[in-house]
Amino acid sequence: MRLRYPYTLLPLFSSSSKLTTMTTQSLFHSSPFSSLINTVSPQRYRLYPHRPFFTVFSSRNPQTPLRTNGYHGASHASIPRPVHLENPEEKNVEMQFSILKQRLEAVGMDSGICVPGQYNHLLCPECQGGDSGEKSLSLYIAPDGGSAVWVCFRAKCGWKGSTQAFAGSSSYSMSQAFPVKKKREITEEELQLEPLCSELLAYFAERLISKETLQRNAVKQRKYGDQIVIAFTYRRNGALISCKYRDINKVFWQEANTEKIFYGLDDIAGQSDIIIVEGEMDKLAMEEAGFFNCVSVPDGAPPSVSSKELPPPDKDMKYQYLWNCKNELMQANRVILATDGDPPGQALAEELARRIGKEKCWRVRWPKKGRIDNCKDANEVLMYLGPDALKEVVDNAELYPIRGLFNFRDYFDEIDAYYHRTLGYDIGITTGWNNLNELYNVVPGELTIVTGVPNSGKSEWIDALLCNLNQIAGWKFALCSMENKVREHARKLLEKHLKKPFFNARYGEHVERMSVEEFEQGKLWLSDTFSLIRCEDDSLPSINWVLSLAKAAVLRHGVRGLVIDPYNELDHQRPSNQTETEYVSQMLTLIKRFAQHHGCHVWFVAHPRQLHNWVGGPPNLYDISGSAHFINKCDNGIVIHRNRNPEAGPIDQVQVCVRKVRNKVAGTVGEAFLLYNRVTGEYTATDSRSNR
Ligand SMILES: Nc1ncnc2c1ncn2[C@@H]1O[C@H](COP(=O)(O)OP(=O)(O)OP(=O)(O)O)[C@@H](O)[C@H]1O
Repeated sequence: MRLRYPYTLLPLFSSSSKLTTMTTQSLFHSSPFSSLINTVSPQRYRLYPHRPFFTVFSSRNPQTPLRTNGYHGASHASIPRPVHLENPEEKNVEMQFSILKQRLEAVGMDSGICVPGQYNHLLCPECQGGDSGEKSLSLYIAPDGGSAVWVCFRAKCGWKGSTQAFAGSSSYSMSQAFPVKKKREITEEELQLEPLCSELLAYFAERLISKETLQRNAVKQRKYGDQIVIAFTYRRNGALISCKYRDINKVFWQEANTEKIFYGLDDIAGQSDIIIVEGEMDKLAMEEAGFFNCVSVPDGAPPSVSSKELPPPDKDMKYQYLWNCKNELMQANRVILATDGDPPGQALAEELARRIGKEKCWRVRWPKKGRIDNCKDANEVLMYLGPDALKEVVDNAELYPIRGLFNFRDYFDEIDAYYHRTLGYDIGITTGWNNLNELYNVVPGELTIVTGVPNSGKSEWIDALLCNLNQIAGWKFALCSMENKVREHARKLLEKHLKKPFFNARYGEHVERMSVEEFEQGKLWLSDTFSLIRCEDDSLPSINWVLSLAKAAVLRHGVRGLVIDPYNELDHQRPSNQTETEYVSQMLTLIKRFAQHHGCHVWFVAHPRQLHNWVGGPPNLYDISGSAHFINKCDNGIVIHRNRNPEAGPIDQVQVCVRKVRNKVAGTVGEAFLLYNRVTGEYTATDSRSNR
């Protein structure tokens, strides 16, 4: 996409017409040190620009012109003197630097690389720069080395202090120069704010910020020596509360010891919609798009969302600017978070939303500015796409997501795929038996409970079903079949797969057994299709253990089905204060969560309790030993039953009673009859099926 509003950065910010090359260190962290700056004559200030602290005394710089602060009376016998300096004034200055250095070292500051007469950024010895390790401590050393002041600009730290070289042994006083709690009152005159010069107006114009917007927001400038910086004035009810400066390197500095409030606070009073942005430029950009009801946070974004609980408002130092305009925020119906699109910007949105209440928060989506990159913030949208596009961004703000609260829109991709049937087996896989397909289909991620009286053929039927699903859809399975010996289970599965008996034995009824070649090929199929979950010692597996291994099988081998056979062979250590009903409910919740999360169908075999007066009919799902939750919680409930009375019908006939189907797309309640082949363990459909 072409830049609709091409712009270039001019080398501005210099009161002289010459291009100013400022380092971030050299910049104007102003007011905490204003008293110190005032003590330094402009001439002195010019004498020592950009010179590293103390290295000015190296023997390689013997002619460096130095000045004292005029103080000569302190004893400094223990301080080593450089041999090359003859001028007594210079010796005194050297002494001051040396003593000051020691005093700074005593409070943990290594000032060796610092430049006198400038603001130096160091790691704060108190907070070590917080999580991000930023160099948040600003240290100003007077050009003559007579004194130093410092302040840590991390809101959570705020460590401040000052020291003098020759003010006695305990001349520095921590946190006295700038009490943390008491906020300064400031005036424009005191800060020497001036109207914006034409170069700065041009700078803003290139960013599509008009003169009117700048005037409305009382954006000013301030001079620091030959540097000019932008001064964003922070006001409440029109009164100046604080001032934030920005230099050519985009380094920001807030007037020290002033209250932190939203930039543009007066603009949101009584507004029902409030927009919050991450920087002053974005606030000004929003105005260009017609949104005056916008404020900017005063001090940028955190590196990440805090994992801690929200502190009480009076301890929530970093977000005092939110708490001190609680009324304005509470009155608003909607708070639109338009923070930067980068991770810190999103972390800021989350921190703001946590405090404001997510239910009334909205968020914007920054549009693309090119083929790949998105705009980062409001000012970029204004510059690249124009005010209408920025207005559209705000107008199309969407509800801020609340964990656990969704809209169908959030699932449209999935719903579309379901409708167009591109998910794969989304309405279930057929079982392989025509008459049963009408009643039961296997849906990924569902739970089927299978029950039946002992020896009814539950395990056999499930094995046959797995063989069919493998043949139809290539599914693989994890088997946790505690009652089966591995070799027996292999035999049963191979017989079904190869449709031949494993042995030449009585049950084979003269059907030729599988050949060695078939057997070898069958073994490959077995190992390719099934994962076995087994306790190798005599202990019983717990459900958590089974599910953790099943998860590994899903991820490692792509299994789509899990068989747990049977329930009573699991280790059921339930707490003494838990009923079996509660226990079963919890266990089934775990199984269902696993099934849904991994799109893995689970067949769970459970026996009915001992049936008194049983007359040979199929049991009921409510007869399952343990809990009615088996039927309540499952997606599908199947009872396997077989006739054992030759007079009542064929004894190889199996009745598959589908007693519960939650998802009507996948089937319905009814019964289907299959014929069991004793030789191969295969099942074939009969014509019989009845719906209930
Ligand atoms: N319809 C049937 N006709 C004859 N024999 C069958 C039939 N169905 C299963 N069998 C046989 O019954 C035996 C038990 O089968 P299976 O292990 O599948 O039953 P089950 O219901 O899982 O038993 P349990 O409740 O003891 O776990 C097997 O030897 C199997 O061959």
